Amino acid sequence: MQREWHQLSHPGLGATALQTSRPSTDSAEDSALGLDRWRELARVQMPPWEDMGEVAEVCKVLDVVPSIVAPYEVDQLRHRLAEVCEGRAFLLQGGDCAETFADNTESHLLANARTLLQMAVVLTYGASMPVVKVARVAGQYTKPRSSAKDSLGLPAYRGDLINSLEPNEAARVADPQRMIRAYANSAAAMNMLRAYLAGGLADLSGLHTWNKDFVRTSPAGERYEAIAREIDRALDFIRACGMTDDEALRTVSLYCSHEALALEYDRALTRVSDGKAYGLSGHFLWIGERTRQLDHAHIDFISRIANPIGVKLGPGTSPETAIELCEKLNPDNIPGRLTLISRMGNGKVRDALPAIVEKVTAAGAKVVWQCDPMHGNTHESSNGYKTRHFDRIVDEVLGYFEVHRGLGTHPGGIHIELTGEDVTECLGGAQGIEDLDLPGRYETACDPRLNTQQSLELAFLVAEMLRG
Ligand SMILES: O=C[C@H](O)[C@H](O)COP(=O)(O)O
Ligand SMILES: C=C(OP(=O)(O)O)C(=O)O
Repeated sequence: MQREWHQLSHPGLGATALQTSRPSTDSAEDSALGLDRWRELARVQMPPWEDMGEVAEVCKVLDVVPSIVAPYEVDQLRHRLAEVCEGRAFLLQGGDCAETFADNTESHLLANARTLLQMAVVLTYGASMPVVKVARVAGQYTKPRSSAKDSLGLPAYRGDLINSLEPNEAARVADPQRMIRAYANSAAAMNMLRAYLAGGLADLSGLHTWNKDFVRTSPAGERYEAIAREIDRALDFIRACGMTDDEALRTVSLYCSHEALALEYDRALTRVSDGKAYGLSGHFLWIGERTRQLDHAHIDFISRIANPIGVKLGPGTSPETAIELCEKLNPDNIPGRLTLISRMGNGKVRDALPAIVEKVTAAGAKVVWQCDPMHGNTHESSNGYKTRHFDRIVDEVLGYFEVHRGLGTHPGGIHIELTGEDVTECLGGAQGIEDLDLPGRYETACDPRLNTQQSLELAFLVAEMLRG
């Protein structure tokens, strides 16, 4: 039976009210909003904290610190995602698989941001469509794992917010104090990104400077340079016509996102503003494939915050489950609130996705459809590296476009793991990375990321698909 959805109108971006009231942490209000209900529910992938008293002490600190993001920004992103939901924009989300404290450096953050912005330029220019840019940054410090032990028999690394990658027993103990370090690193990352973006990091007249030397002479780099030259000419033209809106050309909004896995952290950074709960550890929070059980803690927590949220859907997701997730996570059917992120694997996307899209569409549920072509396409190389092949990644995106085009729905975005460094973690691409090249620069703390050239190549292909 088709559920009746309550349609809420949403104001355009221009009408977004700037919330200036101070977000509060009031326990009566929190309890009315059910913000701690998750604590009574079953929960998988829980950090193996040994001392819950220490966790509580750390959370008391996080309860009152300044938040990483502000409620009005969260609302603004939701309105932007409403545009994606309605087919008028595209969502580009990407960044490290796992951020680390050691790599939370100015150069790494800028390299990742530039790569994402380069991809956005290629997509915006190639498909003539606004691109909403969301980085996996300033909080992507937790990882769900398939196994509690790693290949050495040590407790699995679960992200820098929980334990350390160092391969010894002591380093792998879950340490609640790491939540404070994750908070501090996230705040520093956002502070730096905001400052650079406000200072013209994304200024369209500096497009050539975004191309790193190791990319400039690659096929993708050369294609990018050609687009940059065309944009230069277009800018000269609009300036000559006196139509320049300098602010619009100089600045972009880059939002931050992470998987809401360590609920203690995300809960502690939740604040109430104008009667609504906001998860202010990031603009966009998502629930992973392993933690999206309907009656469990993660889904309950995320259902209660007003942020735009996402949920990953693997190939075993039934259309009924997708509907139940829509009902639970977006009962008011607000466009932009919920992103369904399919991560099926290239061999399954064409079979598994259509029934889900059909059922969700028939129910009238407003969602953003996004494709994560990374997580269903992981394999072990002949020399023992966890890797992904560029061709399979492209093929999953292609399959996702085919499914949506066939059903008349909007292929609204992609979600990828990337880095602005010249790493050798994923196979293929124009560089033709092979198994034996992987050890050259295999630096990820968890899953393999596309390097800058591969990311740009993907952006060109996706722009063609979007145009198509
Ligand atoms: O990034 C996602 C997961 O954390 C990751 O794929 C799990 O990896 P594992 O199977 O090596 O635990
Ligand atoms: C763990 C992740 O994905 P998934 O839940 O799809 O495996 C991730 O995106 O980091």
